[in-house]
Amino acid sequence: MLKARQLISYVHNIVDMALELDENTLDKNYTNDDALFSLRLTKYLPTKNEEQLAFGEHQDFLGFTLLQNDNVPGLEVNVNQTWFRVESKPDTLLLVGGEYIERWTNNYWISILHRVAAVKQLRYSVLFFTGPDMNSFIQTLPCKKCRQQQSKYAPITGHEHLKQKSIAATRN
Ligand SMILES: O=C(O)CCC(=O)C(=O)O
Ligand SMILES: [Fe+2]
Repeated sequence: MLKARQLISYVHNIVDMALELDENTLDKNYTNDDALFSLRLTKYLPTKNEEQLAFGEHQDFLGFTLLQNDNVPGLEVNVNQTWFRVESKPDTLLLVGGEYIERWTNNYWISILHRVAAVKQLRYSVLFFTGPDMNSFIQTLPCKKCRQQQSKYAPITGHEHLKQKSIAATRN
């Protein structure tokens, strides 16, 4: 868990560089005890038929997720309304941006829609979900690329965002 947390800090440093932000801009949102880190091991049983999804389409809703798939394929990503299979490679970590990445970058980077398609055999994945201090405001970062357009999102705390998501989920 500690190693995964260190790795995600490293990712945040790379993000700062990629977005030409001051050092430690992103990671300082994760230093508080209210930051969210959760490690999950998922076991997928073989699905009954080809049409049945092992895990429905969704966007991750926090910051970055580190994802390790075993050798059994299944993960698919949606690009321009088409589903593409992600090759599963051993000893490889995938980085998935959650909804906060869209909010922070004002959609300069997107949170990809993904799902797990039918699986013919047992499949395992390890996921490390991360989110900032849930009391802090998620708002457009001061990066040039993110500020090219007017902010599409009003500042919102992590808690409020989660609350709105669960209200929306119960309405669906
Ligand atoms: O197990 C996988 O490969 C992906 C699962 C996933 O996207 C999730 O749990 O959010
Ligand atoms: Fe996911």
